[in-house]
Amino acid sequence: MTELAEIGLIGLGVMGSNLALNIAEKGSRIAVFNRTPSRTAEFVAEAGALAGNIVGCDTIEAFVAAIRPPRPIIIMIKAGEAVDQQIDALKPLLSGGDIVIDAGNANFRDTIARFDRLKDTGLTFIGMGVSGGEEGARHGPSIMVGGTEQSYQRVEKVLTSISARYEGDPCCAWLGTDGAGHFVKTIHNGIEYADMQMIAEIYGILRDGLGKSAGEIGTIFGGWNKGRLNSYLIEITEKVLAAGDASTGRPIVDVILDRAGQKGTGKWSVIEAQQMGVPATAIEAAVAARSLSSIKAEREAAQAIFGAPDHVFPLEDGAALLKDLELALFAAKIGAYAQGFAVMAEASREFGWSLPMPTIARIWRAGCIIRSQFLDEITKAFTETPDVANLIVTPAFSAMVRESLPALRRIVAAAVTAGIPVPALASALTYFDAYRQARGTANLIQAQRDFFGAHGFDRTDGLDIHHGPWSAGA
Ligand SMILES: NC(=O)C1=CN([C@@H]2O[C@H](COP(=O)(O)OP(=O)(O)OC[C@H]3O[C@@H](n4cnc5c(N)ncnc54)[C@H](OP(=O)(O)O)[C@@H]3O)[C@@H](O)[C@H]2O)C=CC1
Ligand SMILES: O=C(CO)[C@H](O)[C@H](O)COP(=O)(O)O
Repeated sequence: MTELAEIGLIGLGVMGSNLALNIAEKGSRIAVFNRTPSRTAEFVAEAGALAGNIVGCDTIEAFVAAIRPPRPIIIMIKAGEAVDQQIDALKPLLSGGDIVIDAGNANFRDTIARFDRLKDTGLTFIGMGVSGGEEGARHGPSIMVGGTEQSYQRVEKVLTSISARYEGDPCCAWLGTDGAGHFVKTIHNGIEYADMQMIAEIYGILRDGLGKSAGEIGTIFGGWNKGRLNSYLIEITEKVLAAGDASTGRPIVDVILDRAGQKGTGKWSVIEAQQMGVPATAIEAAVAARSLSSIKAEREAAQAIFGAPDHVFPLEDGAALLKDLELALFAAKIGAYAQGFAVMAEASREFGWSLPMPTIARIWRAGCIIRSQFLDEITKAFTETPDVANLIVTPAFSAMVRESLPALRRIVAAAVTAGIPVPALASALTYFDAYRQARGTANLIQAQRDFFGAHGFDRTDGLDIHHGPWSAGA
């Protein structure tokens, strides 16, 4: 009789197949199942020496039977309805104590609903965010777990064994009940969108404002990767910009259509931020920029009507400008991360999760797509001041903002003058400006609201008078 597996995994796509290899490599015997059975056979055939630790199953029944109860089962398939269908197919085959782990990019509201649906079945459910793409899944992703703390304890050993490590510390943690893990993964991706958009905007300035080639821009990013911007996204940007296209001999970025895809997590971040009234302007700008990128035919038609701007960049090219661009990107990045963490802080209150901010920053330091040295600094800032209202007012980050904000202002101003769109950089700048403006302009909004709708306002002198001296329709 074949030895039973300790864990099972459903979905042998990009993420699932690599996670399965990672688990097998760490010494756990794993049963795998995929909707299309030919993929299972192909996967096992390509697993090399690890195949001895993998049990490929062609039916869901054989898959469940191949795992030792209580069975931990990771579902790593397309998010949405497919996950519910998969859970429904599994349910009659499972027994009390089995653990179903949805590791895809689920909307946390779906995760909460799945917890509700499974709560009286005797099954344990975990909603788990995984980040790191193909390479992370294979060699060590960042893992964000939501569910009961007891359920996490049951799978902690295997999850920490496959996760990335930052200076020996596993990038895997229990973050709270029900949808907490998937919510944190969603905001991770929202920040990822902002990070990528800001990098793309700086690329736009270098390409369109300063006329640099992809190769030259790649070298600049390579240099920045040795400094304060050191991160996975900057590292891959250098590599992407250096890569050539075999069929044309041109840089590959120059032959890729400027239409960005999106699968939902960025949009969900923004929806949830808006729902809770938390400003996440850089993330919003990044999501909107992807949507704008996708209406390429409309953009082409508009350019035919209005023409292209001259793109004459008003700042002189040279070392000083490159330093300013680096610093500007750094300042804007602080804004995006501050917004993402502020959204999580509010969600933590709203959903009763007690999200541990230092832990979240800690498990993002390695393995995930936004991994960077910078996240170690965020970890330290939140450890020193865990209840701070916003990352940018912590002592360490307020010093960084003071240093870098003037560069961001110069770069945004120059880009606007040259007609180069920088929505995420500009929104980060105006976020700083608005956030530190003790007296803003909402007094006028309040007056207008009271004028047309008798909505009332509070006065600066505290007097108990809440309406203005206007009569209806005056
Ligand atoms: N790619 C990435 O960088 C990351 C992806 N994720 C998330 O991980 C999950 C998997 O993504 P990824 O591996 O990239 O996706 P792939 O497209 O590579 O693979 C999709 C998998 O889902 C299965 N599947 C699709 N529809 C169904 C269905 N109705 N019922 C059962 N199985 C189904 C596919 O099976 P079949 O072979 O039969 O089509 C395949 O195994 C998604 O939620 C994604 O958002 C999370 C982090 C990073
Ligand atoms: O979760 C991920 C990275 O962290 C996935 O790669 C996700 O697909 C990225 O989002 P999008 O496809 O919307 O760009």
